[in-house]
Amino acid sequence: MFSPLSFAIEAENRMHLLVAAACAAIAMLTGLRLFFIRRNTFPPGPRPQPLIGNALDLLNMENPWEKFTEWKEQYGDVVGLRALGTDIIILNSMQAFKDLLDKRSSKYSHRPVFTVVCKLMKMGESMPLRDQDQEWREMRKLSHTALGPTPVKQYYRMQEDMAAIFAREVMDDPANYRNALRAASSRFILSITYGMSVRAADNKYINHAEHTMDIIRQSIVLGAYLCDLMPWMQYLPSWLPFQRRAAAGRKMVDIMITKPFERVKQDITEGKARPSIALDIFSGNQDELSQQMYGRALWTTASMYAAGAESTFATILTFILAMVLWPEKQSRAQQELDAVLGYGQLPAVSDRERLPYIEAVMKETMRWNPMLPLGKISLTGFFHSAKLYLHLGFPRRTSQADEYNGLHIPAGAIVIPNVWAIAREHNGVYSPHEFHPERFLDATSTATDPGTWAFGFGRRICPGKLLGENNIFIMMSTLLAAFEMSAPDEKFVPPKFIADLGRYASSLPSLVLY
Ligand code: HEM
Repeated sequence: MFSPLSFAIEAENRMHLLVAAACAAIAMLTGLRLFFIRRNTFPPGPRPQPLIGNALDLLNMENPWEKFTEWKEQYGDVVGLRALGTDIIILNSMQAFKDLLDKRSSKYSHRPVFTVVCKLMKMGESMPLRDQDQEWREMRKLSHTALGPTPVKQYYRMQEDMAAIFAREVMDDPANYRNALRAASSRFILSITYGMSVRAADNKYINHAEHTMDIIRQSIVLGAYLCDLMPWMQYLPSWLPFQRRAAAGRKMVDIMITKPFERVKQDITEGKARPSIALDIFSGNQDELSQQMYGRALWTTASMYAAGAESTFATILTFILAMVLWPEKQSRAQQELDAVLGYGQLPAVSDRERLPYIEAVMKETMRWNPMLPLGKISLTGFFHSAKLYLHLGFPRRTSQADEYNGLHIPAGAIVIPNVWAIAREHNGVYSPHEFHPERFLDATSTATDPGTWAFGFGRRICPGKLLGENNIFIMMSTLLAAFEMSAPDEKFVPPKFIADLGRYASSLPSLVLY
């Protein structure tokens, strides 16, 4: 029987249904539109394969930095890839670095997460691998206080002494200079961060730290552990082999970060602490070294060691190779030293301003083969060459989605500044493949100073830039003052990767007294 009330209820229900259906349709259409807009505005790049995306493109690369630079010609300054469920954005120009990593630093300053290293081994608490959170900001503050223009001056003398000790070690055992250089680079940083003696007495710390850093380097390859691709695996039982390996790594990391720091504390109590970054941190906070402050100071100093030692080692190896391959540049640098300081004189850090050619050699070394901290780690396992970081800027992860020049950059994307593309730009008459310090002295050259890109960008820029530059200056100029660097014989084949220099006897250049 017809009832006006039931008719009204039915009509209202229908109306609700219609409204709900319309809302669902609008939401779906909006979603689809967004999906297509995003798909169409995702940065251009090589065509992805169904399911695996660009994984094969990445896998088949001999030198990814060169391929990425070729893609710049094909696709532009911003290239997009998708692999194993991850969006990867490659930046290929200074403009893109500045626009995104400097000006929009707040969105581009997280780091990619490697579950095993960052979570299980705890390295995610270190400054270089930490996301930009409050704790990271506090660490940056501590490092700026310790490594600013005035505090770095107190390390000049220590840097000069260490360079002289290194030269002495090379003189005593020239065939073993690669190992001497590795130890010297670590000692530099250990002495500066923890005030340890510059003599070989502290080798036990160096050996432990080197071993720990090797484990981290091998593990910071996404795909090295299935757990990095499936982070829920971190909660699996501790007896599984990957958990046991991670636990062993974590123990080593604990020793690496706490032992030297504890020693500084003891030295302070006994009144024999030498100047160091750790001492500066302690001195400023003695009254309130809370648990949190203690952890922060511990990780700040350990981060400096982890980031600073490898970069010095790798840059000096590059320099030795360049000097061997371009002996005329070596002679010109030595002539400058002899003219300004006098033959047989070792340089001081404060001589930097008086040695413009050597300053240009430093810049050219960083341009010719850009080096980065943790020199041999790779972004992903599917880059089978584990040398990726030698040439690509330290990657970032976006914290939010962004639009850039009409392109959509998704949240959570890995962003790689490909500094190789800048390093190998043509600069007027100077070939980008050759070693010409002159490109930084010649007013007509268009070369971009590596000081503006080799140390990173925006909020994440290397806090050890000043100290690092002084380190490499004093090591290079001391080597030039004391040695002639040359190929062992005419069959010398330069190594493909700088890190391999001298690893095999056949690729070891000779260092003889100058
Ligand atoms: C030749 C020497 C060096 C080079 C070329 C270099 C280069 C770099 C680069 C490219 C980054 C990544 C920046 C970014 O993501 O934009 C970085 C980060 C870092 N560097 Fe250096 N560095 C050098 C020496 C040092 C030294 C001597 C120290 C410390 C004493 C140091 C401490 C750090 C730290 C702690 C970070 C991590 C910063 C963060 O993620 O917030 N570096 N460095």
